[in-house]
Amino acid sequence: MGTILDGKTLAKDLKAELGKKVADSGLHPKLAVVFDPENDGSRLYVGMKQRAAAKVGIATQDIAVPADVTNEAVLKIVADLNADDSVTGILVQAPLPAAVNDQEIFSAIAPAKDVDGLGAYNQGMLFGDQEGEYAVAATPQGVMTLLDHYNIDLKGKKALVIGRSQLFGRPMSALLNNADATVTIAHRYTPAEMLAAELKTADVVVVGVGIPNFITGDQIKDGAILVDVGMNVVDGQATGDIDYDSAADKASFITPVPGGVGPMTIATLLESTFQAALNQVGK
Ligand SMILES: NC(=O)C1=CN([C@@H]2O[C@H](COP(=O)(O)OP(=O)(O)OC[C@H]3O[C@@H](n4cnc5c(N)ncnc54)[C@H](OP(=O)(O)O)[C@@H]3O)[C@@H](O)[C@H]2O)C=CC1
Ligand SMILES: Nc1nc(=O)c2c([nH]1)NC[C@@H]1CN(c3ccc(C(=O)N[C@@H](CCC(=O)O)C(=O)O)cc3)C=[N+]21
Repeated sequence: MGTILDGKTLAKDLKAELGKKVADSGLHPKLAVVFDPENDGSRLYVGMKQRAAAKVGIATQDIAVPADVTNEAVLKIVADLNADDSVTGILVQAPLPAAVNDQEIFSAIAPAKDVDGLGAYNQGMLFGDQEGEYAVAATPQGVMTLLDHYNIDLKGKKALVIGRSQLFGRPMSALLNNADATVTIAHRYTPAEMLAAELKTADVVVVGVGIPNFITGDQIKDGAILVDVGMNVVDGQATGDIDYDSAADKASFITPVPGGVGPMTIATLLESTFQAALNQVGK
């Protein structure tokens, strides 16, 4: 049985520390959250983010967009938030309604307020492994913080990222590359035999595709480090992309779902929101 990477406890500790820092700073960070209220996942996760923000002293402002919203209308919302000095951070919860090009919207956020790091500027800084203060996508950054907390050194390891979204796979692969792992990215068009061969040899597997129990214990190398980003609802229960029971026996470390990556995403978003507010006053 591998060691459980307990994101829930670490996230709780990080949020407690952050709450003190926010209080001591005298700043009043405010996060604007643009989301689709008809998307069940968005409603749930946005609600969790807002409650967590309130607990650490970060105010939030909800902007629920209607189902028939246009791309232009969302660009206008973002432009107004960019210009509003009381708003220190902007989060666009994906996915927005069908007519909206999420990536175009992410890139319209002023880089200094792009606390989820999904815009072209911040993603470019990450892919270039540039020096300086810039926000990195909360989920992959949260994964890195969790691995680091358990003293997992990625240098020289063979890492496999399954999924290549802007939100997760692409920034995850950049972070692992920047940490000197040798990174493979798999996606929908990766042939099953190729994926199987990669899984058999990977030291670290990070999966986020949105298919319950996509990865099973028999597919992985003995002692692999497994990180499950998947967030599926099966019979009303949060379920990951890894078949936990079969995989936990073979892994050296494994994240549970719930209680692994999800809470780290939220804690990281809040940390990035505070950091953005500090940067904006030159602290
Ligand atoms: N815990 C957390 O904090 C978070 C959890 N999530 C969860 O992670 C999962 C992925 O989210 P997200 O990245 O936003 O989703 P997307 O739908 O944007 O991306 C899914 C990715 O999985 C790939 N994929 C789909 N089917 C397969 C397959 N059979 N084999 C290999 N790759 C496949 C797709 O490939 P292609 O590019 O070729 O289409 C795509 O790159 C979801 O379950 C989501 O709920 C997401 C963000 C945060
Ligand atoms: N711009 C943007 N940034 C995101 O970070 C983003 C997004 N859009 N769109 C959707 C995904 C999904 N996401 C989750 C965050 C926390 C949990 C989480 O805390 N989950 C709990 C379980 C929740 C439950 O029980 O249902 C856990 O894993 O323990 C899940 C999913 C962020 N996302």
